[in-house]
Amino acid sequence: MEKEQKRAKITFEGIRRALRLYEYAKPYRWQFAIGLVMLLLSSSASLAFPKLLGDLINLGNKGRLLAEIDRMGLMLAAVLILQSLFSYLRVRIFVSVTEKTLASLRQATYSHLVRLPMKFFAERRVGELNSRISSDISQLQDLFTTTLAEFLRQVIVIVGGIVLLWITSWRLTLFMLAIVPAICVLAVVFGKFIRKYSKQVQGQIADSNTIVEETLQGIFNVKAFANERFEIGRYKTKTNEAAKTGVKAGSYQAAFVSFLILGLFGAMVAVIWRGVMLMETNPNEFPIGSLFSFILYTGFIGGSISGLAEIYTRIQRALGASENLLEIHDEPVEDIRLVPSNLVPASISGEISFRGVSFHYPSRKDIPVLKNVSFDVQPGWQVALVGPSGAGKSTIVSLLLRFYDPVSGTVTFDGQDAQSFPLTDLRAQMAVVPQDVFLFGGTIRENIAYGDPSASEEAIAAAARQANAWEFINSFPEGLNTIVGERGVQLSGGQRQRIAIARAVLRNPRILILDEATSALDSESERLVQDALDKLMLGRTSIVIAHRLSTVRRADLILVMDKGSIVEEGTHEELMERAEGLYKGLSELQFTV
Ligand SMILES: Nc1ncnc2c1ncn2[C@@H]1O[C@H](COP(=O)(O)OP(=O)(O)OP(=O)(O)O)[C@@H](O)[C@H]1O
Repeated sequence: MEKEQKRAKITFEGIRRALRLYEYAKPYRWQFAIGLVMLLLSSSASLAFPKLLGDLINLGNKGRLLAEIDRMGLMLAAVLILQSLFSYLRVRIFVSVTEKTLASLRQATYSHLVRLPMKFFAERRVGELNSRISSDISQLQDLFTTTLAEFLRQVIVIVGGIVLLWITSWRLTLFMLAIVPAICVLAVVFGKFIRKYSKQVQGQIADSNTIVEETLQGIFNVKAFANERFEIGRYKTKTNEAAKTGVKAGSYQAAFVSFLILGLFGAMVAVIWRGVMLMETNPNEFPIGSLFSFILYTGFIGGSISGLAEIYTRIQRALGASENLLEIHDEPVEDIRLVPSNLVPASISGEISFRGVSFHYPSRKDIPVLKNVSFDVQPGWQVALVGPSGAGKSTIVSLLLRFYDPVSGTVTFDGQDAQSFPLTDLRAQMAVVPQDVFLFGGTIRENIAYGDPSASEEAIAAAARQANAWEFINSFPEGLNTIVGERGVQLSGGQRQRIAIARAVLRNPRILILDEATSALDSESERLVQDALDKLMLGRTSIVIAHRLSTVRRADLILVMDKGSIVEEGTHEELMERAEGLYKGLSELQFTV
């Protein structure tokens, strides 16, 4: 659904802040200045045109046209050629400045965006952020390539036109100024009123489109609940509403067209009438050709006054867009160094401690998620996190990855506070195999290489072998070059997991974080995945959010969590000895299922 563009009031403060984005245009400021000069020249040339046409008529009137036609023709041709040349240069220069400026603005915005902390992404919707990069920047593109140029051109035409008219006949100019701008302003106000209606129609159409989108996406549910009739009715109501508003908007539109014909052409007729009267009283000072160019200038000026309103709205939109962008640029980024991960030195052994860690998410400050959590992990241990849904297992992982920092207490690696490590170095020592493996739209090779983009072909193949993924990859005709995702093969859950494992193998982390898939794999793929995981966990510290007993049984430490606290800890055998223990209860439940 097309979202309405944000508009900002045009204030001095708003413009001053938006000028911060000018930073990106700075390298091209001279080029921009030349473009402005071209604009000035082409607009001035366009003003010469009505004057020359008027002169032509005056000459004809005096019977001297034939004698002068060559000179006049040459001048008209020269004006036209100059105007087209200046316009060509202006457009070329402005487009080149804009494209280069916007490319650096896009790059700066994206590079800022991906370095923002998780907290930022938890609070924003992906669609909204997407539009920051695409539509807000396009708004600015509009501003730089056309809006600014149009604005300046209109101002030049209005001011220059009035000056030229004043020189021709100040009396007729005063008469014209008394009526034409008023009609233009009325037309603009009327036009705005109509736009409001057409926006309402657009909104209603968008609503009806949402119904189509939702029902098509959820067609399974629509059919399963036999709700076709209900959906058809819903859609019918919405589209009928849109049609009703559309008809209303149409009748205003019709009135607007008549108003334009009556108002604008009426004003022209009035100026002609007044001009002819002046001409009668003073034919030498105000010949017919001058009246002709007067009318042309009046048309130019009227058009420019109406055009200014549209430009005002576009500037408002551009200011709104730049505010949105600046909001992102003002968010503090994480301490991320943009170095290749293979250049980050291995510096931790894999020893982890949580000391009295309490935490709540920034968006829900009143709900404690972890309460005074403490535990110690020796290098190379397998630690299983178990407990009911919402107990805080994933939150422990988020704190390990330093997506968030504890509200109180400390997380330490090798006895050092996690916050004392550079974030990039710390994360470079970890790898995550998540529950829902996210594969990028590229090839299998690219997806595995995400663990270490500098990895060699052999290293990628070796990682795929170790992850028990080599066999199924080779069964595809394209092998590692197979495109995954929408345009390529759809991989099964177990295959996706093994690609994620290969990615982690390539990364060769000190600390491995596994979120076991909850959805059951068939026993063969579960065996392959488990075997790959076992190999991967060897010799590293691993933290497993465990759903399967096989992993839990062999763990060196099981942390049983409930409502944000660790309620039990120990090995499988130790925990099974507690008659009333939560762990014992949970595992008995699993055995009987
Ligand atoms: N980004 C977030 N913002 C606010 N609250 C959150 C956020 N993520 C999780 N929570 C809340 O924190 C609590 C702990 O969630 P967490 O995801 O750590 O549980 P979990 O034990 O991993 O559960 P599950 O096994 O269902 O994945 C839950 O009450 C959840 O609603």
